[in-house]
Amino acid sequence: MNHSIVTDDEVREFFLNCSSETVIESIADLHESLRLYSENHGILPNRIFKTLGENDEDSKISHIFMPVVSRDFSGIKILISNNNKNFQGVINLLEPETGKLNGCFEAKQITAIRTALVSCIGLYKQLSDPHHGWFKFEDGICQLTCFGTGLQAFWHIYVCIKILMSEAFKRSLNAIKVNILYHKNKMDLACLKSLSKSFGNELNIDFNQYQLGTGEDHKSPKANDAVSSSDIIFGCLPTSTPNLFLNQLTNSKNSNEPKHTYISLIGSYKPIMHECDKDLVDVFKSSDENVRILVDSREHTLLESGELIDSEINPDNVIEIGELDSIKDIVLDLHGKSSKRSITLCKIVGLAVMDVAFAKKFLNLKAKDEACEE
Ligand SMILES: NC(=O)C1=CN([C@@H]2O[C@H](COP(=O)(O)OP(=O)(O)OC[C@H]3O[C@@H](n4cnc5c(N)ncnc54)[C@H](OP(=O)(O)O)[C@@H]3O)[C@@H](O)[C@H]2O)C=CC1
Repeated sequence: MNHSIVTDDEVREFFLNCSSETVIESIADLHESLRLYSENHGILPNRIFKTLGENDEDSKISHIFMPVVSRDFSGIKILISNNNKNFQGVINLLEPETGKLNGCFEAKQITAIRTALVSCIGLYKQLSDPHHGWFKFEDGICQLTCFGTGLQAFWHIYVCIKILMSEAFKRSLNAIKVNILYHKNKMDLACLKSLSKSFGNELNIDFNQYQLGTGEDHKSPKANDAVSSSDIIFGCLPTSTPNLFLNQLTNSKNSNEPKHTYISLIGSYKPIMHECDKDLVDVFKSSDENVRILVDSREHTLLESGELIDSEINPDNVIEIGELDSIKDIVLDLHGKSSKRSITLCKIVGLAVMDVAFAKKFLNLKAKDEACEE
């Protein structure tokens, strides 16, 4: 048997059974890899795109090669997509000085889990900031809203619950209310419900699913209320028209108390795609205090994210996760907009450095786990 090949099932199984501490350790590790990237963008050489051929069918099939070269980790992610759907591929992790293969990973689960972890770097920093209680959980209830029901949505909800249930935070909460906003199909909640059962009576985790509106403004009353009352919002939809609107956050109907909302959008990845409206991005651009949008890569988000492109966001309006130092740089006060809310907006388009670094981390965690079992 070849132990260098790591399947999606192995990765999924490991993270479904890991502790909150492992999740937090992985978040710290990914933050470190993004610091290395921000210090030296050169560790990500240019990607190569090539279609399978010239004829109609083959021209829809793209091969994408994404290399990473650094002293800390080297490798390549290779994805093949058909008509921009069904992205599938592998991540090869190599010893940087010798080229020895450390591991060859199926890419689907690694990609989904690393995105959820990176999405939560800013969130974790805000939750654990000792000087400012950024979040004001009304009645001890954390309202978490996720747009989407796919693999990304699942791991975002899972990782966030794991963070909130860690020793550091669970005492400040009475309950977590998870609102899942679905397009056509509801999420299968079996796995998330069994996770919540594993916490016993420690904390009540309540799941609700509301369908997204289909009208012109994409709002349904229940989905709208869920968004307005959210402390944390994840966007995991591949949509061209937005589903999240600034006025859902400035309207004070659902929140009489001051509130902070952390938003991370990861679903859209092309200039024509949008998860939030232009107003939500524009408030950052017009901020007097130079509050910035948190991104994984300045270069890539400004080329790929429809929301940032439409608002003509410039490099000074964003800060890379790898550059993040003071939380204040990413907290925008909406008080002037007849609202008692502050918001943080994070936009992630995904970088191969996350995949390769996380693949390396997975092998370390797995080896530690196996050593403990012996
Ligand atoms: N930023 C990053 O690093 C990464 C981003 N992604 C992106 O995240 C997004 C979600 O990925 P993943 O969860 O794996 O995908 P899935 O295919 O598993 O899920 C897609 C989700 O989007 C919904 N959806 C699809 N089309 C529409 C539409 N037109 N309007 C509203 N909702 C829609 C689906 O709902 P339904 O089934 O009801 O139609 C489903 O909930 C994708 O865009 C993907 O490219 C993925 C990996 C990394």
